[in-house]
Amino acid sequence: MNLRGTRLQGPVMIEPRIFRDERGYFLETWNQSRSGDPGIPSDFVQDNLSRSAKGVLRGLHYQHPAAQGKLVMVLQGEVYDVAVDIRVGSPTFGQWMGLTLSSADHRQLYIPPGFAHGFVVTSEFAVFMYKCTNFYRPEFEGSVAWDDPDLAIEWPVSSPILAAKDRDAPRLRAIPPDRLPAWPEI
Ligand SMILES: Cc1cn([C@H]2C[C@H](O)[C@@H](COP(=O)(O)OP(=O)(O)O[C@H]3O[C@@H](C)C(=O)[C@@H](O)[C@H]3O)O2)c(=O)[nH]c1=O
Repeated sequence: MNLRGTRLQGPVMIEPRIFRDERGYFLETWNQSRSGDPGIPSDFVQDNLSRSAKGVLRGLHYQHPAAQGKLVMVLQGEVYDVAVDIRVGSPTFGQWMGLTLSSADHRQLYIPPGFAHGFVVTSEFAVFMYKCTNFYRPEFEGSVAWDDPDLAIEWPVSSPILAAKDRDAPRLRAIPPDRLPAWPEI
């Protein structure tokens, strides 16, 4: 397994070791001893799974308070996955990083608490799975506009399929700072 930093401090890309043989392949999607690895916690409390059609964009989502760290992976298909630093006071506040995750390469991304997260499906459909370090708290949920011009995220899809809540999401600059996570307390 390889761990690689990304262009933002915090998110970590993980390349699991894949064992291939005549039957197919095997990999560990999570192992608690990884908590010894830099930047990866062990206290995951919830696993989520979603399936989405091509062109669906989910995000950009965050929770505050009760922020969630997320270990994300694709079980089938391919997505472009994005994390945005929304920690008020962070030197990289408002910056984003993105990478392709697919069932072909089995790469994973760990996104720490304090980042907004979203992905768009670039294959016919995608089955997406993620582990969370905090429970889902709908009352603390927030969305940032996927197409916020200040963020200028280079999505590979120009007219995605969105949920109503994501279509109506505010720009990051319109969200009062006290409704966002604070750096470095988070
Ligand atoms: C996220 C979540 C949703 N739900 C329910 C609420 C709702 O009725 C239904 C669908 O929820 P959503 O529309 O919020 O699902 P979705 O748009 O897939 O939300 C997810 O998007 C990605 C990008 C993330 O990073 C996640 O943290 C999460 O916010 O599932 C839960 O019961 N538990 C959960 O943890």
